[in-house]
Amino acid sequence: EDWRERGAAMSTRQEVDSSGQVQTRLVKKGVKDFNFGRTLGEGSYSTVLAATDRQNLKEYAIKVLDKRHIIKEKKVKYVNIERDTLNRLTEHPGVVRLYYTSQDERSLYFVLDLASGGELLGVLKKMGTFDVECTQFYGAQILDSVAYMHSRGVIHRDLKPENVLLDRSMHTKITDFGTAKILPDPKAHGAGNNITPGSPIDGAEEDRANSFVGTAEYVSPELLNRSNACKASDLWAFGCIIYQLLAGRPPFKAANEYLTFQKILNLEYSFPDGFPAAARDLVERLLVLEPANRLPVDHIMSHEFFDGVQWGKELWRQKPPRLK
Ligand SMILES: Nc1ncnc2c1ncn2[C@@H]1O[C@H](COP(=O)(O)OP(=O)(O)OP(=O)(O)O)[C@@H](O)[C@H]1O
Ligand SMILES: O=C(O)[C@@H]1CCC(=O)N(CCc2ccc(Cl)cc2)[C@H]1c1ccccc1Cl
Repeated sequence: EDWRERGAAMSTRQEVDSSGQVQTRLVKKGVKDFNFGRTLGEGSYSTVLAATDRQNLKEYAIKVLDKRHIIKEKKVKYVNIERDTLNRLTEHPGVVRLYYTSQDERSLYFVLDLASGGELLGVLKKMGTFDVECTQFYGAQILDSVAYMHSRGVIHRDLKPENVLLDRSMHTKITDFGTAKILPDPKAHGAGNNITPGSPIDGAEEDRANSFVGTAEYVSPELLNRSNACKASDLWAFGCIIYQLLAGRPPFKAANEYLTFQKILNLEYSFPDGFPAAARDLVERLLVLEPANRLPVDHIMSHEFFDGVQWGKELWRQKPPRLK
């Protein structure tokens, strides 16, 4: 894509050079090229603001991080992981796109897609539960996005309704990649490498990268058993999300994290009366303790619960079902 495509990231500036010639120079935009609007939300290390590009009037979400705070809290690694994962996931409508990064002496800026519809969690809380049609649609969009991430060697590791944002047309945009894991690129090490997929180069990195555990209600058994996250860990979380959309609560929830972990490890959950049969069958094939025995993405897509869903581009063009 030429720089016009990256219009969001570049702008031109007329400058007179030493011979008096007017030169058009491509300059990377700074945050001063934006009008900042309302605060969209706050994270532990970040504030997200709505912003309008003064030149093309496009709206963005700009995530602002305070450098001192990041350094003090030892989160520099997460900032770099978020940048690296977002830079790898630029070709899918279901993932928040990073247009570019910027910084000044105090702050770091991520210029992102604006998801003005808020979090899926908020919508679910307002509705109580989703009907089958809405669960099918939103489940399909989340699965399509997870399939894309995995195809790019990224494991999200913290999938949950809070991290599924909605854009102005109520289509999903997955966010929060600071705790994601990038699988080493098998091709990068040449043929016959002795690196099995999913195992990073050195043990130290392995331990650090794996010390992260997601959010209690969605964390997979293998992460609790001190083994590595794998793509199937995201599918466990996906199973929890499908259950939660239809039941109005996650399958594993107890008075505290320890008791929640116990329920997960003992696969202690049950379906409310009236839980749709096809959805129950799907959830039962995802909430499986052994990651290798969970339904893989392509089998989920062809599962009876998603009968009638048009995968691919059509899924992202159609009007979402009205949330009733
Ligand atoms: N691209 C976006 N568009 C609209 N709102 C967003 C966007 N990204 C984040 N937000 C909102 O801003 C808030 C802060 O998000 P951010 O990712 O900075 O922190 P967080 O991940 O929610 O918190 P923590 O860092 O503690 O996990 C969230 O409530 C989120 O809903
Ligand atoms: O990767 C990038 O896009 C640049 C590359 C150049 C650069 O210096 N940075 C900032 C690196 C950084 C990370 C954390 C802190 Cl606390 C300070 C600086 C990176 C950066 C800039 C803005 C926002 C995020 C990042 Cl990682």
